[in-house]
This record gives sequence, C-alpha cells and structure tokens, in this order.
Amino acid sequence: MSIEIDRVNKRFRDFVAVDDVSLTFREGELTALLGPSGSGKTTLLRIIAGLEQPDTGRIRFHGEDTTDLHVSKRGVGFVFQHYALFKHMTVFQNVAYGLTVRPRATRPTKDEIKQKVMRLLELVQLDWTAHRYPHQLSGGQRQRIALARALAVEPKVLLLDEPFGALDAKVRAELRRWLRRLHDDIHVTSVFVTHDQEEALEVSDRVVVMNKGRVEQDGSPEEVYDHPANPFVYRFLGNVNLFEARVHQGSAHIGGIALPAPEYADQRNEHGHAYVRPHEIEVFARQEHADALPAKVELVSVVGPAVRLELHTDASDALVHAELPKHRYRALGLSQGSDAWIRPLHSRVFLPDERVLNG
Ligand SMILES: Nc1ncnc2c1ncn2[C@@H]1O[C@H](COP(=O)(O)OP(=O)(O)OP(=O)(O)O)[C@@H](O)[C@H]1O
Repeated sequence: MSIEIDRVNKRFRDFVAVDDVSLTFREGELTALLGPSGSGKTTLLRIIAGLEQPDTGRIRFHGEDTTDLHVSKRGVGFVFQHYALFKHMTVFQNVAYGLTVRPRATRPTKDEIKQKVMRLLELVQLDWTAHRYPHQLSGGQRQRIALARALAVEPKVLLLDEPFGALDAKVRAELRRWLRRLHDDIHVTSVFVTHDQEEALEVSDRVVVMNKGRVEQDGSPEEVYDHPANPFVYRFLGNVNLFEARVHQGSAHIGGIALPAPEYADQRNEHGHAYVRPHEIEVFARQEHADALPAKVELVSVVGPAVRLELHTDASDALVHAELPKHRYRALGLSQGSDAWIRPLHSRVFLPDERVLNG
C-alpha cells in the first residue's frame, strides 16, 4: 500500500507544524521521518494515521483519498514510544485483542486467533512469553509485543513513533537491527519517526529529513548522508567541519589550498563554506602533499577502533575534527601537541544563501 501526501499543511494556532509537505511512501518500503524536536514529524505521522486532520491537502492510500476517513477505517497499525500494553492482560491476550473485539461476522474463530497470535509471537521471537504479564517483560520485549499487537490486525500501513525512544542505547541498537530483519520478512509499508540519525540511516530504505515543518531532503540513506542537499542536512546527519572558503571559478580556496568546486565554475570571489566530514580529513605527520594545511594536534581521543583528533588550523575558526583508524594513527606517531598536516579528501561547498547549484 503506497501512501501519498499531497500539499499538506497543518497549523496549531499561529504555529506552522507542517508546511506544504508533498511526499510519496512507496509500497513495502520502510521510511524514516528524521528531524529535530518540533520539526513536525509526529504531526505528519498522526495526519497519515487519521488522528489529526490537515488544514489543507490530501492523503491517499494506494491512490484512494483517505483524508476524511476515520482512523479505524484506514487499516493502520501503530507503535508509539510509550505504547501501554494492557496491564491486566497476558501477552497472548494483548496480541489477540484487536482480533477478539472484531464484530462477530469478521471475527476469526478461537483456534484461528490462537494460531495467529502464536505465529506473531514467534515472529517477534517471544512465543515463550505468551502467559506472562507486561510487568514481567523488559522494555525492549514490551515494544516487540506492541509491534506484534499492531501486526495482528494485518494493517496495510505500519506507523511507528520513536518506538525505541525510551530504551537504553544497547537495546535500541539491537531492536533496530531486529526491526530491519522483521521488515524484510513482512514488507508492510512502514513509516517511522526518529530524531536519531544513526537509527534512520541504519534501519530504513528511505530517509525524509524534516526541519520546521518542511522536507529538507528525501532520499536513500546513502544519498542523504553522502550528498546532503543543504547545510542543514549536512549538520544534522553527523559531525561536520566548516571551513571559510573563497569560491572562485570552480575552486574553493581555504587557507593556502584549493578544493575542487566545479558546480561554482561561474562564481567569482564569493564567500562560502566548505563542509568536510571528520573521516574525510586525511592527517599526515609531515608535509607529504602540497595541498595540505598546517595544523596542531590539540586533543586525542581513542574510541574503540577509531581515533578522533581535534586539530587547530588557521583555516578554520573552530577546531577541526578528524577521525582515523587506530592503526593509521599509531603509524603516524602523533600525540597531543604534535605538528601535523591535514588534507580534506572530499568536500561540499555551499554559499551563504544556501544556493545549491548541483542538487
Ligand atoms: N495539539 C497540538 N497543539 C498545539 N501545538 C502542537 C500540537 N501538536 C504539536 N504541536 C506543536 O507542533 C510542533 C511540531 O510537533 P511534532 O510533535 O510534530 O514535532 P516532532 O518533530 O515530532 O518533535 P518531537 O521529536 O519532539 O516529537 C511542536 O512545536 C509542537 O509543540
């Protein structure tokens, strides 16, 4: 079931929560709505669900206009951050609930319900908890049961609002891999809200980056990470270094070096910024390349197999962050206070008014 959002707007009094958003979620895809707090992700999800009415614009499920259709008629399943399971019901009863409350004509038999619930519990790998009560489960297990419960009624669309938000980092990481595998098995069109960029990049087929009620970029995880459409997306998707640049005839000059910026072939002496990710900064102990900048190592932190360096260079107002494998760092023989050389391997240049000439 594809979902089409067509020029949707939503205000809460003076506040514009969703600002002229048009998007298509393709059938069977898992899409992350990613953005900072207050960017309108949840409001958009609630509009898709039918829990909120848009002021203007239409929602279509598989081409059919559902904008005025009641939430109960849309065939959506939900999982929220604090999706309270019914405390007085066992896991089995919780998952069976949506089926048992159906009108008699469409209600499956007891045996059918039993089979289905047990199949779902196996799918979320918690069949052994069927007779337990929610308080006898961990937070991560409860969210998996909430997902089984949402799937029991065979939703056409699955909507998840920060489903792992309340869990600790390790459980979150496990559950997101688990959700990915589950989605590969069941292929229900799913939209999932998160403000965690790593979660969005790891789990989803597609990422929609939102900011102030608008869509900043919509693409595959690789596209949004490797080719951010604008400085907002660049900053939001991970660490980035900013260098003041003079943009002139297809080059961005920072310090004494020139970086290629072919998209600005016609610009002359314009002021801009070159964005470079920490792992795209090459570090040397000596001046091995003519196009490297002199720097000084200010801080070294070892994070598992990687080493993060913070370096001072005259070409940047802030310390430059570089990240390299530990073996490479060791081979360089650098330490805090050492003189070093840095070279941006890949950069993306933006002019201050965020004009993007190469999309
Ligand atoms: N019912 C409401 N009444 C008034 N304002 C609301 C209502 N619902 C949401 N808002 C406002 O709309 C804005 C967008 O909220 P929304 O929950 O969609 O953002 P979000 O991106 O999901 O943020 P978060 O990650 O913090 O949940 C927020 O500033 C919020 O205060």
